[in-house]
Amino acid sequence: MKLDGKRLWRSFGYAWQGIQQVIKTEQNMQVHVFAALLVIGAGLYFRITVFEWMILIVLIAGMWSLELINTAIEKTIDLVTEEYHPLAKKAKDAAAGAVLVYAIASVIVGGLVFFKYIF
Ligand SMILES: Nc1ncnc2c1ncn2[C@@H]1O[C@H](COP(=O)(O)OP(=O)(O)OP(=O)(O)O)[C@@H](O)[C@H]1O
Repeated sequence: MKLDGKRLWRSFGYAWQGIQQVIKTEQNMQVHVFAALLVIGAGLYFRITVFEWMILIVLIAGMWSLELINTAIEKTIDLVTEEYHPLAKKAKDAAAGAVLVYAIASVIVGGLVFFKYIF
C-alpha cells in the first residue's frame, strides 16, 4: 500500500477544521477549552509531575474528543430530522450522557491530582 501524503495532510486539515468550528459554535466545547486552560495553568503553577501531566492530558483529550463526537451525533440527528422523534431524543441524550460520565470522572480524578498541592 502506497502512503498518499497529500491525502493524509488534507485529512488532518479537515479534522482541524472540525475542531475549530466546534470550538467556535458549541458553548459546551468552549467550557471544556476554558477548563483545560485552567487545569494547564494550575499544573504549571504547582509544578506537577510528568505522570500527573500524563493523567491530565488523557482527561483533557478524552473530554474534548467526547464533546466532538457528541456534536457530530447531534448534527447528524438534526440533519436526519427536524421533527420531534423519540429515537432522536434517545440518541442525543445517550451521547450527552457519555459526555457527563466522563466529565464527572475527570473532575474526581483531576481533584485527586491537585488535592495534595492545594491542601
Ligand atoms: N429531533 C428531536 N426529537 C426529539 N428530541 C429532541 C430532538 N432534538 C433534540 N431533542 C431533545 O431536546 C433536548 C435538547 O436538545 P438540543 O438539540 O437542543 O441539545 P442540547 O443538549 O441543548 O445541545 P446543544 O445546545 O449543544 O445543541 C434534549 O433532551 C434532546 O434529546
